[in-house]
Parts: sequence; structure tokens; C-alpha cells
Amino acid sequence: MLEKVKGKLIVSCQALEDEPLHSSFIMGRMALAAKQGGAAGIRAQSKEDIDEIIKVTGLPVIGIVKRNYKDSEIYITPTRKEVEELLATGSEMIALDATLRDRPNGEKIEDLLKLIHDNGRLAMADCSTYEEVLHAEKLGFDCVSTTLCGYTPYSENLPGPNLELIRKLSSVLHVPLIAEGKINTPQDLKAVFEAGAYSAVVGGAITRPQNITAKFTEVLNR
Ligand SMILES: CC(=O)N[C@H](C=O)[C@@H](O)[C@H](O)[C@H](O)COP(=O)(O)O
Repeated sequence: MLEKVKGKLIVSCQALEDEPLHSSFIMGRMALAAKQGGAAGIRAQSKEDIDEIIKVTGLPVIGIVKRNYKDSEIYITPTRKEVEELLATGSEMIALDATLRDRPNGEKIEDLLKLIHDNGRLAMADCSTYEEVLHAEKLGFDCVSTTLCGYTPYSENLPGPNLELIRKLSSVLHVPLIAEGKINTPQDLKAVFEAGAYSAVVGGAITRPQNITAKFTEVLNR
């Protein structure tokens, strides 16, 4: 999968229960539209959506399950339960929160990583800072990403992609760096590749029409 997405765009097709497009059928169509637009891979949430997307597009998928637990702030593939759900799909890669925060039930990231690798899948580390990315590389993740930058209380929160972080990381990493989060425009996408990203994930700017609409209506309310 990593060879297939090198220098290319991955589109995140996600709509949670509280979002208007929450539907595996719709996510399958979103993914098909992304494929027709030239996407090389899809990032998707939940077994149902992933099954549909693989059936409709045949593209390689990065699978996640988002779930909230009371005893942890981690919600992207937090525990063994979510990894097992993803192992029951055709996801070639499984992404999980790889921040240094405590996981639910005291589970350990090393155990989840081993479970993913023992089942012949690739693992992607969703991180928020430079230190977390280097830690994930050391643990043995196949690729690392900036997905959570701006989404942990201690990471830098910028309106667009953190190009400085991507530049700094790409000069020291040995594993592929996937830029993800707040890539809002085609110019942002070009900039993350120029900063050294191996591949990039774009979500809301393509697949969350409620957010896209709000960008237009905002200029009217000023
Ligand atoms: C922080 C978090 O939970 N990120 C999620 C991770 O899967 C998704 O909600 C994002 O849409 C995805 O990362 C792509 O980012 P953007 O939508 O900004 O292009």
C-alpha cells in the first residue's frame, strides 16, 4: 500500500453518527468520487464503511474505528477491541492514536502494534507532536502522521497544516511521513509535499459538505 500512495492523495471519507452523511452507502459513493478525482487511497471509519468502500472502489484503505472511553482521551482505534474489528475488514493499513497519553483499560500501544503486525497489516501512527512521531517510529510503526497536531491540548494549533513540523520531521525520519489534518486547499496539499511529506490525507475539505458550505456562508455573516 505504501508504494501505491507515494506522492499521491489519500481521501478521508468519514461521517460519524452525528453527521448528516452518516451512511455506508454514501461513504462508498464519496470514496468512488474521490477515486474518479484521482485519489490513490482512502481513509475510513468503521467496519461497515470500510467493507462498502473496498467493494465499490477497490482502493487500498487505512482503517480506523473512533470510539470514546470514559478513562482516556484517546478515541482513534483506542483498544484491542477496535483493532480486532478492523482486522475483520480488508484494510491494508490500520491507524491508531500513537500519542503518549494513557489508553483506555491501561492497554499498551506496543500490544496493539504487535496484534496488527501479527495479522499481516501495516500500522500508521496518528501523532500530534515531533516527540510522539519519533517515539512511534522507534516502536516500529510502518508510517507516521500528523493527524492529531492541533487536536491534543499540548500541540500547536494552526488553521492549516503544520508545515514547519512536517519539514523538521521529514529530515530525520526513516519511515514515510503522511501529512494529515487541516489540508484545506490544493495549495496546502502542494505545500505539504514540498515540505517533505511522503503522502497526504485530505478529509473535510473534500468529504464534509456541511463544513464546506459553512466556509461560504461565513463570508456572508461578516
Ligand atoms: C483529529 C481527528 O479526529 N481527525 C480525524 C481522523 O481520522 C478525521 O476527523 C479528519 O477528518 C482527518 O484526520 C482528516 O483531516 P481533515 O478533515 O482536517 O482534512
